[in-house]
Amino acid sequence: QNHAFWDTQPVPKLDQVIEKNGPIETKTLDDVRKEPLSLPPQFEWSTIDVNDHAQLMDVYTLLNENYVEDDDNMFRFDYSVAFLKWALQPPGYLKQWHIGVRVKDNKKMVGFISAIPATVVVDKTENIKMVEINFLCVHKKLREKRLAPVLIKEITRLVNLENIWQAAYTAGIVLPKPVATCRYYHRSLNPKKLVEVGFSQIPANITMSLLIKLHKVPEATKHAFRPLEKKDVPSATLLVQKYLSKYSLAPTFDEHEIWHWFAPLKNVMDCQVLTDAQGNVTDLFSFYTLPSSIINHPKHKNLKAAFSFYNVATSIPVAELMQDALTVAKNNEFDVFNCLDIFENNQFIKDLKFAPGDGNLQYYLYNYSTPTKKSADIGLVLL
Ligand SMILES: COc1cccc(CC(=N)NC(=O)c2cccnc2OC2CCNCC2)c1
Repeated sequence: QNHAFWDTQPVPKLDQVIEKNGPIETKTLDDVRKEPLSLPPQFEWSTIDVNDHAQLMDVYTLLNENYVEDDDNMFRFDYSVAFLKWALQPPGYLKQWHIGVRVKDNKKMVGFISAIPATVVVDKTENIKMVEINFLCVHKKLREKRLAPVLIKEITRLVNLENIWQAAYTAGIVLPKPVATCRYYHRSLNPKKLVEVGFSQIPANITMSLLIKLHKVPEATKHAFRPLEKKDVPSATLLVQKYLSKYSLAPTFDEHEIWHWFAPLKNVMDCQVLTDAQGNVTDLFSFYTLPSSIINHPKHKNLKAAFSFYNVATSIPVAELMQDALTVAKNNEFDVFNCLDIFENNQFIKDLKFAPGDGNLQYYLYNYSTPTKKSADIGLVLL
């Protein structure tokens, strides 16, 4: 198809075969525009201060009403206010990378895009200081007005001004050019509700009571998991770093980043660990809370979904690690547990009764060529 915007960007063409790794274009700070991109006259740029509750609420509401829906438009992501603050303020964040677009007359927020700093390793060799782009959203009433390309160009300009030239992002659609195409899977924890809201169907010739029985999870974890604590950070950092270094696309986390991303935070982040006799973390599971609004359902308003984050098993099998994660999620009233076929997740997806979702999540790098990866080579999770 014609990718009018993407064909002007430093990304590989869809039909390009890539042999080696490297930036697609190299520019210096002198090449970067000093003034903001132009918007249509009725709109204005508005840097969002996420410490200002009113501005954070504007972002929450824009996304709650206009962000990503499933393929059948039955569900829409409903990132919470606490989640957005957590996701947008990791160590080293810059507030000028939280970009809003408002209507000049009434200040209504109609667009948003964000970048956060990250160090990502490609093919276990290149450590790249880059950004993760997320929460690109244009109000439903302003689609097809070419606003998204302006938001992307403006965030690129503000990232380049900090001498950063690469980015990572995901999308449910195919753009030039996926680094990896990942499948998503769901493990039903509350099958009755998932059937009632149309997320799942009852398979032919089985009853609801049998479906519930089939999806029962143990009431208690098999292993002595406990929430991550600050004292665990040094050993957890070593464990996660060692694990991620095996993957062809993966972040590095220093201790500050480990504490930000993995510290338990109610309704945002769950992370539990096993430790050895010396108190070192040997196993860790983590998942984030991302509910979805159920669009126009008479009885249920929200789907409480857990999304697998980073998981490391060294003293127990990964299937036992994730079985205990499912138990913790079920005990915290989650309706469903989602994961991608990245990491070694294919080792537990079938055994733990995950079902395939109806779409793909495409991973992308901006201004960086690298040969296409298998999803099992991916060790990066975006929120
Ligand atoms: C059930 O409610 C939904 C509401 C909106 C979209 C989807 C389908 C979907 N697009 N799912 C994912 O993108 C997905 C499925 C499994 C794991 N992570 C995922 O996306 C994450 C990572 C990328 N940013 C969104 C959250 C489902």
